[in-house]
Amino acid sequence: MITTEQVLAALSNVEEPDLKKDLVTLKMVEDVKVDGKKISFSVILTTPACPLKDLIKNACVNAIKHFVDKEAEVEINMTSRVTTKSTNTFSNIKNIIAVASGKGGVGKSTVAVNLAISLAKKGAKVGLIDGDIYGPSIPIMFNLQDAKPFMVQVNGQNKIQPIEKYGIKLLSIGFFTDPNQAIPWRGPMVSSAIKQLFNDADWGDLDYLLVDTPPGTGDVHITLAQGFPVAGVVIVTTPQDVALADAKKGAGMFRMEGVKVPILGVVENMSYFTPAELPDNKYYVFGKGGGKTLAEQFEVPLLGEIPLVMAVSEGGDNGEPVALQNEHPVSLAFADIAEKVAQQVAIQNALANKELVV
Ligand SMILES: Nc1ncnc2c1ncn2[C@@H]1O[C@H](COP(=O)(O)OP(=O)(O)OP(=O)(O)O)[C@@H](O)[C@H]1O
Repeated sequence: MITTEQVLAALSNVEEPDLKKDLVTLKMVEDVKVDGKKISFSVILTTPACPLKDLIKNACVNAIKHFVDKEAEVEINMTSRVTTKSTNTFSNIKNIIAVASGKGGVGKSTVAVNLAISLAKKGAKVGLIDGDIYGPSIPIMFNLQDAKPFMVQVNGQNKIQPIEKYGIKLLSIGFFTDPNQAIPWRGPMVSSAIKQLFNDADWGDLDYLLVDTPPGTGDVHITLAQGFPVAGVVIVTTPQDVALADAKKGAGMFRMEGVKVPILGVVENMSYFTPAELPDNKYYVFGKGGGKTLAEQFEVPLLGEIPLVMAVSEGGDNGEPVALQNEHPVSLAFADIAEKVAQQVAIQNALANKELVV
């Protein structure tokens, strides 16, 4: 007769490839049930966007067949519990992810929005803060130009209720300002506006809260890095030399003493141009390979390369970002980037919690 102990012993041979320990030691196996030759259990991954999901599932089946019974009928419920750092001071927001660039106009907001949608499509609970106080573009990208968040009472306190669209909870400075009026932002004002978006909003439980930051390095970045437990930053650049030079400065700031935010990786945007009528042609209008070089210099992953295509700008302009189109190649590229970001967050959390030693 097969026992649950045998099942667990078999699964202790399956390694989580990123965390380099076996699933049983990592407490990733739950609800083991045995009924004759029928074996069922749950595997609790570190994120619903785990790119290793199928690999781990197959390894579990193989381990059971090899170590327990080759005729066993194995049913695995692949589920997830998103990890956080043990030092995280928020009880409801597990991971804050900043999206930053050195230079303006490289597609940072485009990446932040499509990344948020891709993570939500994988089943994660996602929020998005438009912290680009000098040019909030998220209201347009979600077709929410006229949205005005309500106030709600939470435990006797007034809180701002984020607007929900495409499964994402959103707040933008743009919801509270007149788009026709430029605001002369001073340092302390910036800092308190950003803090309010985090602390005075009813975010509920979130796995990932993405923050679209202004270009460059300034008050928003410092407020975030020093005031909040940021899980990591995604650096967006184009392959152009000027963008790369600025991205390098921007990324360098996150490595500085007193800031120390992990860099999750680099997204190269506008990598090449592909005309709709010639889908197999690639024109490297801004140069080639710059994102990869930047990633190598910082010893972080290149998370992906997004081409310059009209569907991206059109999607942004008409409030239906390209990531909503399931089969579009750029949507698939964003889905892949989302998995890599979630994977890097899980690795950084494991490192911080000393569950992973490198
Ligand atoms: N891969 C792409 N293909 C086509 N158009 C793109 C692509 N990425 C971004 N764009 C377009 O380029 C413009 C700038 O993008 P976006 O607003 O995302 O940049 P940003 O870096 O956030 O800018 P800002 O300096 O305002 O913060 C937008 O009109 C957007 O639609």
